Amino acid sequence: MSQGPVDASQVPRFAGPDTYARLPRLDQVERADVAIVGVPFDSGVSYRPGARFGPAAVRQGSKLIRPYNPALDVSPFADLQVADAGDIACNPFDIDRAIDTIEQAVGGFDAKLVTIGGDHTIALPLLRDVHRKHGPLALLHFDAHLDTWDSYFGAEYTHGTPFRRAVEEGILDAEALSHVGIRGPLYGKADLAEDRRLGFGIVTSADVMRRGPDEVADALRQRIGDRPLYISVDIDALDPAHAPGTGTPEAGGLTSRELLEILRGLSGCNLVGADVVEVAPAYDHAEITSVAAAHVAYDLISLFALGKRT
Ligand SMILES: N=C(N)NCCCC(=O)O
Ligand SMILES: [Zn+2]
Ligand SMILES: [Zn+2]
Repeated sequence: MSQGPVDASQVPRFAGPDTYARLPRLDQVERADVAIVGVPFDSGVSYRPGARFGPAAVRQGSKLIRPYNPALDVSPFADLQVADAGDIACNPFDIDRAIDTIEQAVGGFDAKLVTIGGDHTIALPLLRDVHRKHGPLALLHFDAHLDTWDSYFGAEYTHGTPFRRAVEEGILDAEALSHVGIRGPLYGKADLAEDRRLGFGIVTSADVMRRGPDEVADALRQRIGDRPLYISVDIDALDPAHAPGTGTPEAGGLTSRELLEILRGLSGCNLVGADVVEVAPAYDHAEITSVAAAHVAYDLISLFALGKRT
């Protein structure tokens, strides 16, 4: 019998091949320290859809990446075996099932993961998995948005609610939770009070401008200490000038230089997992957003190379 094409009712059409930074596929190496995994899921969005095409765009945007990172004096792909694990095929019509699928799929890796989204809904199953392996987590969350809202249209699992659910599930260490890049209109003042009650500290986009990335990174490191750290980067933390290709853009954001410099200031932290989400290439121009996201992922991989080896 001949082997035909992949069944589109089992594996979504937008889950595809091609690798991050032209690295080997996971099945081409014996073992990996760090795996890049795509999650082409965007059924949790409140505004523009399209982040399901994020993983493919970020891989495309990563093709120019070179092996030596001078900003951190590290060659991450030489110091660590990094490989591309492909995409997790999850159900675009059923958010609960997609969340289960993601949690199960990432549970099967013994490498540390840099996950490429996908909308921010996916952070919840990713955090659940890392929590199972490392216990309560420090969270560093780069975003224009709090993503600690309670529900949208009665739905609990959306891209605006993952960190509220994570706190409720006891996944996060309430002493070490930070948002960076926050700005823009809210539903009400209570959004901030509730976010504070959950334990989050906020570094606004304007704070980064006023204090500068080095001072911000120092303050974040103090808050994080040596706790196991998860970094979640919503690309809309960047200004729409630096990341137009995203679903819920807000004016007045970080520059890509500020974001990368803050990340670089975190070297030595006990990073245990990371994601880069909300790249929606249909709204992008000249790969501005996907190149920025690919570089964020590169500095995250570099932080793994410079952090504790386990
Ligand atoms: N982009 C993320 N993750 N969240 C945005 C939620 C904004 C809102 O619709 O209220
Ligand atoms: Zn956001
Ligand atoms: Zn977000």
